[in-house]
Amino acid sequence: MTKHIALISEHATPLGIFGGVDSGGQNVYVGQVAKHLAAIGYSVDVFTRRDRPQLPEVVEWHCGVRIIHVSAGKPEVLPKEALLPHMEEFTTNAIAFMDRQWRYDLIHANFWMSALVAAEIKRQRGIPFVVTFHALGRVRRLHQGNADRFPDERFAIEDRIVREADKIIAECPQDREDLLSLYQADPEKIKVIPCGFDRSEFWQIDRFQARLSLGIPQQERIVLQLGRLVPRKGVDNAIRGFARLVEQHEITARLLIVGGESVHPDPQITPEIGRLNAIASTLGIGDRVTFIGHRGREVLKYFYSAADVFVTTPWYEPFGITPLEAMACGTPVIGSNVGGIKFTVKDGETGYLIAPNEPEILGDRLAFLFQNHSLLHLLGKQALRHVERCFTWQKVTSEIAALYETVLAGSKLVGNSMHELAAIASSFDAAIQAFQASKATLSEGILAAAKQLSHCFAQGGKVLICGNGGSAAEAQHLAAEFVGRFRCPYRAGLPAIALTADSAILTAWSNDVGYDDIFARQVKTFAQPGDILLGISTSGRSRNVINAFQAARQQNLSCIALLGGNGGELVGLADIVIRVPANDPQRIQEVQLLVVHLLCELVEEKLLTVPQLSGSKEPGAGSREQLSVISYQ
Ligand SMILES: O=C(CO)[C@@H](O)[C@H](O)[C@H](O)[C@H](O)COP(=O)(O)O
Ligand SMILES: [Zn+2]
Repeated sequence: MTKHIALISEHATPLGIFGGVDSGGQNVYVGQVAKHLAAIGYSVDVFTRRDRPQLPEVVEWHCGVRIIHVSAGKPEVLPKEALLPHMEEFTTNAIAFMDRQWRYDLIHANFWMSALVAAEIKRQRGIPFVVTFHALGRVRRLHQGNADRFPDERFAIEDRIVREADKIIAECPQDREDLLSLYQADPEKIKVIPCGFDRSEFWQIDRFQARLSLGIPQQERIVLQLGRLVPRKGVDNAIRGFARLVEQHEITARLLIVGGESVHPDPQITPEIGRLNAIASTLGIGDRVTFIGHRGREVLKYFYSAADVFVTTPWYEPFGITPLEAMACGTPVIGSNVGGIKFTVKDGETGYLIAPNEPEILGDRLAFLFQNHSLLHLLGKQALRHVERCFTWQKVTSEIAALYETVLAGSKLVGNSMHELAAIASSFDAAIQAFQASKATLSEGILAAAKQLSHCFAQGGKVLICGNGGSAAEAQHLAAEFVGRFRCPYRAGLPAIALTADSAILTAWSNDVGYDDIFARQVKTFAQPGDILLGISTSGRSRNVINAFQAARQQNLSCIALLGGNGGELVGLADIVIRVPANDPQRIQEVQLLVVHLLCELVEEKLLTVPQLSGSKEPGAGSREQLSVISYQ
C-alpha cells in the first residue's frame, strides 16, 4: 500500500527561486527529497505557505509529488522571521486539507516553524513526525547575535520539538553535537543524514564548453562564490582572501559572485551586493570581482564547471549544499571549517578547510592551488568521486526512507496498542458502570431467586435452565455449579438440568420440528410439580425461551428470568425477574455471570446450614463433616 508522506516546509517551497534571501538549500532539500521519495514509491505532498494570491491550492509538481499551498496570513511574500504568528492558521488549514485527503502516514517537517505545525498535528491527529531543522535557533543566535531577528520563542519551541519529534535528522555531525549540547536531545532519536546533489542537475561539463557558454575567457583563473547573498555567508571573507591572491601573490584571477534577488546584480534589490562591492573597491580589486546576479539552477552547473576553485567562507553553515554541487561538477572547494562543510569537504583531498575569518589563509591556499595545476586537477577529480560515493540524493533519500520506516514500524505498534488499550479501558469502564447500576437494583431479585431455588431444592424439586449462545453456556455453568459444588467443599449435588446440553435432543427437535420449541419440549418432558424453570436471555426476546416459559406456566412451574435491557416479552412471563440495567449484551452477560455465582453462593448458604455426617470418599473426609441438603430455611 502506498504510504503518504506530508513534507511541511512553511517558507521554502520547491517552486521557490533559488538564490533569493529566503530561498536556498531548504528549497532544494525539500524538492529533492520529495522527488526521490516519489521515485521509490511514496506519495508525497509538500505543504508550504501560500505567498501569492494566484497560487492554486494544489499543484501537481512531479509524478507522485504535489505542492499544497496553505493559507496563513496574507498571500504575499513575508520574511521568515515574521511567519510565527501565522503558524496557528497554517496548522488549522493544513489539518483541514489533510482531513479531506487520505490518512498521512508520517510528517517530515523542515525548519522549526514547520515542526511546530507537525507537533500540533501529531497531538491532534496522532501522525508521527520526523524533523530536519536545517538551522538551529541557539546556534544562529550564537553566531548572529542581534542580527538574528527570529523571536525568542523559537528556543522553547525548538525544545518542545526536540522532545516530541519521533526522529531528528541531523545534517552533519556538528548538527548532532549542537542538538545534544544545546537542546539535550535524546541521542537515540538523532540520525545523521546529509543533503545530497542531483546527478541529473549537476555533472561535470567540459570546462572549455562551460566557459564558452558563459562567455568566460578560457585563460582566466576563475574563483567562484555562489549562493544566497546574506552577511552570514561571509562573502566578504572570500573577497578579502581573493584580494590577497591578487595583491600579495600577484596572481591574476577573477572572482565570480553568483546570487542575489535579481538577474541583474542590483544593490538596490540586494543590499549585500552594495556592501560587498564597496569592500572589493576598497581593497583595490573592484575590477577583478564580477557580480553575476541571480541565475536559475539549470545553469549553475556551467558556473561550477567553468570555475577553477569554488570558495565558500560562511561564519557558520548548518549544512551547505553548494560545496556538494561544486564537487559534483569536479571543482575543488575551499570552505570554512564549520558545520556541514567540514563534513563534506575532505581537507587536502577534495579541497581545503580553513578558519572562516582568516582570508589570508584563503588567499594563500588559492595561490598554492593556482601554482600547482596538477594538484588542483587531482583535488577536482577526487571531489567528484567523493560526492558520487556519499552524497547523491538517491542515497540520501533511501536513508531518509529507512528512517521513516523505523518510525512507521514503531508508531504502528504504539498506535495499535494505544488503540487497543483505549478499547480495553472503555470496556472496563462500561462493565464497572453496569456492575454499579446492577448493585443498586438487583439485590432484591437475586435474593428472591435464591430463596425460590433453595426452597425448590429443599422440597426435592429440580431446576431446568435454558438460554441461547452465551446464555446457553451460563445455563450449563449454573447447572454445573449446582450439580457439582460451589463454595461448600462437601455436599450432595443439587438437581439442575441445562436444557441446552443434550445435542441429540436439540438437533433432532430443531431438525424435525423446529427450533422454537427445543426447550418447551424438554420442559414438558422433565418438569414435575415444584420444579423451577430458569431462563437466561440478554434481550428477553428469544422465542425458544419464551415458549419454554409458557410451557412451564401451563405446568404451574415457578419461572425465574435472568434478563437485560428492557427484558422483552419474558418480563411478563416470569415470577421473578432479575434484569441487568444495561443494553450491551456483553455487559449484560458479564453481570449475569456474577448473578449466576451469587445464586449458587446464596443457595448453598441457605441450604447447607445443618451438618450431617455421612461416609465420604473425599480426601481427608474421615475427619470432616460432609454437608448435605437437609432443610430449607
Ligand atoms: O454470547 C453472546 C453475546 O455475547 C451470544 O452468543 C449471544 O448469547 C447469542 O447471540 C444469543 O443468541 C442471544 O440471545 P438472547 O440473549 O437475546 O436471548
Ligand atoms: Zn458472549
